[in-house]
Amino acid sequence: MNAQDLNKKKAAEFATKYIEAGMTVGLGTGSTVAFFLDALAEKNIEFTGVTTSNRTAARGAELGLKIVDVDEVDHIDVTVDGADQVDTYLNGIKGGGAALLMEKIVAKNSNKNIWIVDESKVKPTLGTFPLPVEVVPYGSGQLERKLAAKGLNPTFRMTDAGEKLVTDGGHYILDLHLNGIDSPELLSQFLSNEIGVVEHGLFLNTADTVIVGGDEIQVLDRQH
Ligand SMILES: O=C(CO)[C@H](O)[C@H](O)COP(=O)(O)O
Repeated sequence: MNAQDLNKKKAAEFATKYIEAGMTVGLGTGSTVAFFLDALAEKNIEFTGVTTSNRTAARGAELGLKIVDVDEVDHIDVTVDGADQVDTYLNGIKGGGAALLMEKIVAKNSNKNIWIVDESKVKPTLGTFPLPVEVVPYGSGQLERKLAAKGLNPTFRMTDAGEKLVTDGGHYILDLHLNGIDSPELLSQFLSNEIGVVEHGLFLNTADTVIVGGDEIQVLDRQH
């Protein structure tokens, strides 16, 4: 296992401390969450997992975990998810695994949000990781041209087979290749107001705690 994966695994295993029997737990998506699912299965406690993607639902089922959809629960105690980049205010970019829409829905319905990342993902400011924007297929070419004219350097996310990637929700992803984001709030507002944008990967004021895997585990808590 390479150093980055080892650090993801360390953060994921540490996060299981926050999960108690009987809880309803939002389960994010991605390789770090995959380590978390393994560690949770090993912990062998009863809990209800709320999925954020077909991938997480399938892996959870393989591990014998109880996995349900978000509308089947009346609350979510805590959600554990990965992130692609996290800044010093604990804002982040997510969606590298194309699950940002369901991840945001689950996060916004959770009492607490914990992110698990390796240390390479913590940056002073956001934006060197391409910002995913989930868009309705109809008119997405027009939207691409509009975002390009704004200097946001969009590219459609493609599959290995050279097709436009389709998310679990049936949408496309436009990745914005930015050179840093001066104001995440303004960009978030702009994108949310664009017709055809379903959701974007800026997760602002969402994470309560970020667990950073490195030589040592660092726990960063949001100052409310
Ligand atoms: O937002 C996500 C999926 O949409 C993931 O949490 C993010 O891409 C991190 O992935 P990984 O743990 O594989 O590095």
